[in-house]
Amino acid sequence: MAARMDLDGRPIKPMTICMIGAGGFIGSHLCEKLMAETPHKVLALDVYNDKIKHLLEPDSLPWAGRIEFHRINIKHDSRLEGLIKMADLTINLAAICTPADYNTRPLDTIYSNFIDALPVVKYCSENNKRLIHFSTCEVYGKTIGSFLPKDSPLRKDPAYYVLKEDTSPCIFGSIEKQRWSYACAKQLIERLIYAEGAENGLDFTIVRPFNWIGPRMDFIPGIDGPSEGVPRVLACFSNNLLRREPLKLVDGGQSQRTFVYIKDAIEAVLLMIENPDRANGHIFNVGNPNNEVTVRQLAEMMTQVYTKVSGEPMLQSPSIDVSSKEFYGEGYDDSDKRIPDMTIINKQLGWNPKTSLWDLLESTLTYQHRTYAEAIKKSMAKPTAS
Ligand SMILES: NC(=O)c1ccc[n+]([C@@H]2O[C@H](COP(=O)([O-])OP(=O)(O)OC[C@H]3O[C@@H](n4cnc5c(N)ncnc54)[C@H](O)[C@@H]3O)[C@@H](O)[C@H]2O)c1
Ligand SMILES: O=c1ccn([C@@H]2O[C@H](COP(=O)(O)OP(=O)(O)O[C@H]3OC[C@@H](O)[C@H](O)[C@H]3O)[C@@H](O)[C@H]2O)c(=O)[nH]1
Repeated sequence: MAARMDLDGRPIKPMTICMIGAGGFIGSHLCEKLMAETPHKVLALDVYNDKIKHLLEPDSLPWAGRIEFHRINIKHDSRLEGLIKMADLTINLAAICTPADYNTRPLDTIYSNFIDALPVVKYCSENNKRLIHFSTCEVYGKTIGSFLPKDSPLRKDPAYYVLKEDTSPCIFGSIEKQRWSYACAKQLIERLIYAEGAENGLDFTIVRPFNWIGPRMDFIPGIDGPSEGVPRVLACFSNNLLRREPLKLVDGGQSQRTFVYIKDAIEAVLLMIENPDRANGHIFNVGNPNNEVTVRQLAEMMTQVYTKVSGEPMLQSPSIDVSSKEFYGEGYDDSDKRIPDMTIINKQLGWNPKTSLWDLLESTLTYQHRTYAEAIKKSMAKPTAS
């Protein structure tokens, strides 16, 4: 492999990365990228490894010896500090991060996103190790514009909705809206990391992903996850399409999101990994401001794309409305709109997303169809117990 150069033309030295949560959606793509395109070594920590099995076996893989899986629950495992010490860089992805859990399992959510991340920050700080921590776009909460009267012309002014790392406030709902337990825990760990940087010199980078989507995201209920489980919207809608049932639009599907293709987003993370001088001390939005849709529009687009890739006809009524109380239970609330400002990541790392929403849905739904259609057919053909 030819020597890799950083953005300032200096050769990049091979490093050892302790990746916590490496068996998840983002972790699996990051491991894949690091194995295929870099000489870096990965200590992959997680409770599961199904999504990275193809990278771990067989021993004849070209990167064998550069990735090591450690089945560790960071809540209670004394091996954590030793693994962080062995690495040059720690990347923490571990979290409970599906909205269906925020209001129904708020304690687990807060523990996972704040308490369990504390030792990771502490070990990095005490051992002078660099940390890349995964936060979320949810720390912005709601936009300022959402509090304006419905007919206010200011709602169209980007100053009232574009989310900027260094100036936008974090606006959450009341405490009884337990949806915000996740965003609040993520905000507090961001503040703690920032303070470790300011007071103890911790070298850190904070990533705020804006709805990264693609293959291997979450699970399909009843196939590779619990039948009653509620994953994030891509997997919910994929599941509905695979089962030929209407897509459920929560509270009318009026919320807006920007979606970025996981492979574009991983390029940004690799730039952070390999350009510490440009990434340390920064918080980065990572998203695609050009891919904005309402959830209703997302449902329509996914239905069209799925019809194309599966060859199956569209349902007569492709979607139905459900209330958030019915879908998520008491205490749910929502972010109204999420447009990332890209100034900082552009200036520091020269990164821009490339893939359109249509194209990323086409490759993702092709994967979903190929991976799950047969299994769904089989499971639906099974007689149900009476
Ligand atoms: N995907 C997105 O669009 C998105 C958006 C915003 C923020 N994030 C953040 O990015 C990170 C990764 O997200 P993801 O989409 O890959 O989620 P994911 O659920 O697929 O991955 C998280 C992984 O962490 C592991 N994990 C959780 N608790 C653990 C523990 N105690 N010990 C060991 N491993 C543990 C899980 O088993 C899982 O494999 C999370 O911190 C999430 O909050 C993701
Ligand atoms: O079947 C569904 C699922 C979801 N939705 C809606 O679709 C929107 C997106 O829902 P997602 O489950 O993908 O999650 P959100 O975008 O709200 O939050 C996510 O944002 C960033 C990360 O930190 C987390 O991965 C998650 O909190 C929400 O408005 C939700 O109410 C539906 O209308 N129908």
